[in-house]
Amino acid sequence: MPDDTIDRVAVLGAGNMGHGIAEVAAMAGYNVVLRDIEPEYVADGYESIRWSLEKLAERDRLDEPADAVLERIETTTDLADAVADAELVIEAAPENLELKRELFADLERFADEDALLATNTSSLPITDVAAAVDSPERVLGLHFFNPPVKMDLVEVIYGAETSDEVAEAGHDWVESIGKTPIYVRKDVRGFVVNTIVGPFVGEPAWMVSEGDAEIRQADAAMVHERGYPMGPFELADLTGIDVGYHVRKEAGDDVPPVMAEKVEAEELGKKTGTGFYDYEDGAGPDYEPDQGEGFDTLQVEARMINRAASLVGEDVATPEAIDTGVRLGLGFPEGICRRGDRLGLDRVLQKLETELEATGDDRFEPHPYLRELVTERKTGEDAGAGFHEYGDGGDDGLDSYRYLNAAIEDGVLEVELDRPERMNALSTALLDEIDDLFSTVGTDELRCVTIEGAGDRAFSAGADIGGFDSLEPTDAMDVTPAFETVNEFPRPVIATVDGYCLGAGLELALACDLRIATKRSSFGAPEIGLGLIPGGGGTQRLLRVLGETRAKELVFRGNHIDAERAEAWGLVNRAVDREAFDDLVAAFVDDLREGPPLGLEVAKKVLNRGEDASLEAALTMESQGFGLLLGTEDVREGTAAFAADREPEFEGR
Ligand SMILES: C/C=C/C(=O)SCCNC(=O)CCNC(=O)[C@H](O)C(C)(C)COP(=O)(O)OP(=O)(O)OC[C@H]1O[C@@H](n2cnc3c(N)ncnc32)[C@H](O)[C@@H]1OP(=O)(O)O
Repeated sequence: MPDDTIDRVAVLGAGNMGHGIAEVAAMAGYNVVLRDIEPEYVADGYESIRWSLEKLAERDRLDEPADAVLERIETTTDLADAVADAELVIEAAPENLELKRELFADLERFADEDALLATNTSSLPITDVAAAVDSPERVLGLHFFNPPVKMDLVEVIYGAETSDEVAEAGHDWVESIGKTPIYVRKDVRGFVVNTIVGPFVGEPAWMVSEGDAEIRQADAAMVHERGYPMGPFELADLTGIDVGYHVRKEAGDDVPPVMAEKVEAEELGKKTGTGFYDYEDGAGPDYEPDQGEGFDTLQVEARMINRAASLVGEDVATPEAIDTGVRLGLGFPEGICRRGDRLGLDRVLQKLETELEATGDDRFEPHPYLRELVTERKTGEDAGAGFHEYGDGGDDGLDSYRYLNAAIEDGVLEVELDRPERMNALSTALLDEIDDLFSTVGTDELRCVTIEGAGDRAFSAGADIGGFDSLEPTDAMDVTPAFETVNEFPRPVIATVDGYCLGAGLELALACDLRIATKRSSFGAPEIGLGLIPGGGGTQRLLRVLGETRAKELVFRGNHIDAERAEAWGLVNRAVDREAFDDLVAAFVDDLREGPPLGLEVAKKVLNRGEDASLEAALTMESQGFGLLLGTEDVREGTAAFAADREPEFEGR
């Protein structure tokens, strides 16, 4: 939904970032003008947008035809034309301070005096760019990640003079295009995400340079033991070893010799065919899961956690913003502040102090905020507080989950699976949290539950395939309790599905009582493609919901079906357009919220259990339930309301 103060967005620079930003803005409904200095640059950018939109349309990820989005994008080489009517200007020119400053000085002459002026720089100080204009308070950083169409994160960065009003307007606009903004409240080098990724690559590089580790050992340990999506050397090869080298040089930091040697030899990573791995004759990163043994992962994580402490301690970002940033921007398996809290901040501090004493290198100097947390005994999850609060803090402990957002609003427990960077894939940790939430949440004030997926792509794309490596067959043979806990929860549970609902995600939706979907959603049990079968109740619930013929089609073929077929088959209660989705969910929720809690509880139990009982036993269960309810105040209220021709007010007694 367009932000109502912004209609037209000018994007300056039609390269990878510029055309990507133009594309996501147009997809969100904004009128966009894409400007570059040469007609062929603009034409290339526009063609790249067309190509990308067509790909999205093929994958059913556009709400409208690609041409309709393209119609909202104009192109020009004229700066004055580009910015004249824009309420938001986003500069995405090459990373050259002088160039950007000239551009800002020029565009200030042509742009409306109320227009927001943003730079998409990933490495230059916003303050230095803003100094080129007369009103630096309206300049902010909007740092998109590459490629913008795929990456959900945008850092919203304050320059020294940026006003709160401008930063908030930028933040709202980012939300309006369906991305996740995080505030970076001070103009620090690297902002949030690059501040944390520095030691992720740098520390293993020092360890290898000093003979304390091997390249494959570091990558294997960080990926297979600690769950990072890529090893540090693999990441350096992908981004270009020279990039990290120059960032360190510009910051006045020493460069680990192993990196400097690669730059001198012009072996810069994937782009040159050789880096830490061989991409020409070899197959690229070729480390094996068991090669990580003995690598000191704590040394690397302690340094990242120390960086996080500096960001929080110096009021650059909150722990929540940092954690969102590294999860969405780097694909970290959990926030780095959460990870610190789980490791124990006292342990982290001790590791830094030990290394500082042994090496005298100030890269291990603990930040005063880390010391402060430990002194205040806020050492993490076990202590009840660290970067984050745990336990009974606020909202009945509902805010203590890492991968779930849960809140009770007006009698409704609203649950969001929160791993959008992994399509809300159900990791063991997320399933444990679901189980914990549904086993412990108080039901007195609760009338129903909704479960949705975070982001705009998936309810859940299944079990976390990344975790299969470390799963023991014997563990997997135990039925995961989360699905049963949801299925037996004494209040009605609705799965609200917008996007992929696959594998274990489908199994979770099947464990819910009702399923409402948008038409763009798709459903499937793709486990067979991995050589597996559904393992969270899928075979049996599909059999019961769809019957043998359709269940076998889904499980044997592993294909996706669209929401309309899912509705026709009875897999979902309703499939509607996205515009009608929220209202339909609200109508279901209203009915359940106003309904008699005890009646609904008994109905759920009888329907769930009756299915597997003999008809005789099921009918007995039903009449016992009926009899039980007859004695309740809710039934008295229901009949009295009927007689008085008014709406009943059920109390659950
Ligand atoms: C007992 C139960 C067993 C199971 O449930 S087994 C798992 C069953 N599920 C699946 O097999 C689905 C796997 N996912 C997919 O096939 C595709 O994804 C989609 C069709 C859902 C979407 O495809 P596209 O639009 O091309 O997106 P993308 O780049 O593949 O996914 C975006 C990011 O999400 C991660 N991801 C998606 N599904 C899973 C998953 N199930 N487990 C772990 N990660 C997942 C990807 O890897 C990637 O991440 P990055 O951006 O870092 O490359």
